[in-house]
Amino acid sequence: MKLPILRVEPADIPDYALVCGDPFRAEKIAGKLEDARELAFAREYRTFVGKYNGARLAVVSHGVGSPGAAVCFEELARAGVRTVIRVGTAGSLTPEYPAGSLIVSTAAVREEGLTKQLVPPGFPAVADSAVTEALYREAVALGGGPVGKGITATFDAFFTGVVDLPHDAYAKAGVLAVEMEIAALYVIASLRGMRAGAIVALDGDADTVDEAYDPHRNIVAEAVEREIEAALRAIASLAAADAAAE
Ligand SMILES: O=P(O)(O)O[C@H]1O[C@H](CO)[C@@H](O)[C@H]1O
Ligand SMILES: O=c1cc[nH]c(=O)[nH]1
Repeated sequence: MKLPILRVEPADIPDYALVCGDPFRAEKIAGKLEDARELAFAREYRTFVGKYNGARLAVVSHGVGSPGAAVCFEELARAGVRTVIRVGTAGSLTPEYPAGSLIVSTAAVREEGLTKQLVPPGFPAVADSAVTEALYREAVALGGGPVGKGITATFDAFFTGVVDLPHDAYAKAGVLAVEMEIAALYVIASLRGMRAGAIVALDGDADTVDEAYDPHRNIVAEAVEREIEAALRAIASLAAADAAAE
């Protein structure tokens, strides 16, 4: 039976998956695969399968925000995905990593509401170390711009209301970037026995989104190209290591 929300047959989903917010980014990633096939486009969830350097993988869009993305992550776990990488965009919290930089997320601050309904407050949202190392190694090897590795924060609010978002406090604590889904991915991966990691392309200063958000600049598009390449190479190297260990 098809997964109720992604609308794909679980048997068609490989063990490895790349996920991203934007359905058009999913199509762009699928364009780099051999034998790429679109399985479904239901709501914001667009699913492709194909091969990259010998590894079979799914590419799935999860939309904007943790609750909707969580549906995607849960259904991928149910379909048997065991390694999942988010390829996203994020706002920078530090001048050390300006727009165009890549950040590999080692852990995520749970500033969203979704995971509060899944696990107690002290439960950590952490990446898998093998996935993180593979992503960082491949991103550094590609070159073309700064690559950082560290903690990111996941928020629900993108544009601000009348309450200040606590970006300054997290920046002082060393958090590198903010986005909207990684904490959900890491918590659900821990609960469902998946290895998860994430790489994000920085699209500007997180504090300027209300006036100056423009994720369509060339410098961002180039960083997104680099992170896609790094994530595909990371999946291929993890799959090769898994096959060698069998
Ligand atoms: O580029 P994606 O993967 O969508 O990620 C970021 O961009 C969206 C906000 O514009 C949020 O989903 C945020 O997490
Ligand atoms: O959540 C996000 C995503 C991209 N850029 C931001 O500033 N915030």
